[in-house]
Amino acid sequence: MILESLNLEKYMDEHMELASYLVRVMKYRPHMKDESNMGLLSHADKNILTILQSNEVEGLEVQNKDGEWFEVKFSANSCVVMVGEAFKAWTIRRLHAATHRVVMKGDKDRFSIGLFSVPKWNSIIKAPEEVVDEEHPLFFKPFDFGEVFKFFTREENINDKFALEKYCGVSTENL
Ligand SMILES: O=C(O)CCC(=O)C(=O)O
Ligand SMILES: [Fe+2]
Repeated sequence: MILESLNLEKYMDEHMELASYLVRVMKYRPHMKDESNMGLLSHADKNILTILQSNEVEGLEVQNKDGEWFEVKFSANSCVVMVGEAFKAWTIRRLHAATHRVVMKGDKDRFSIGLFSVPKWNSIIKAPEEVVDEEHPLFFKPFDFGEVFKFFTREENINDKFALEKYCGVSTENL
């Protein structure tokens, strides 16, 4: 659906070939007195796409471009879809990898399940020529996802919002 909306459906097979999948179930317990209520620190996913669902306990928050946080309302018959940094790079930032976090507020456990599509370890992420135009000039040099992942997990980069830009950004303008 996303590729269709970008007129890039011809890359579907390439995309399927590139992606591997990971399912993760997460449990967040209520925070104790004198303990931070941060269930998951703010981050943007590094993968292609993440599809999330949770039990009735809210907690996921997404940050907008002005830095404000919004609570995400899950409903039983819908999922939340997050764009990851690899997809952001592949679309030259036509898609935004939103910063998000989990904040625990009540006294109930929160459970969530995520399906993560992740580029295979040594796959090369390179924006297709169709996404390059005047408004979206080449912003990231092609990169090896495995190498970038190692770079992301270095201590000095782990909390750096612009780690990908630092690793393979053509320019640091308009971050
Ligand atoms: O539990 C959630 O709702 C979010 C999980 C998440 O952001 C992640 O695993 O990257
Ligand atoms: Fe996430």
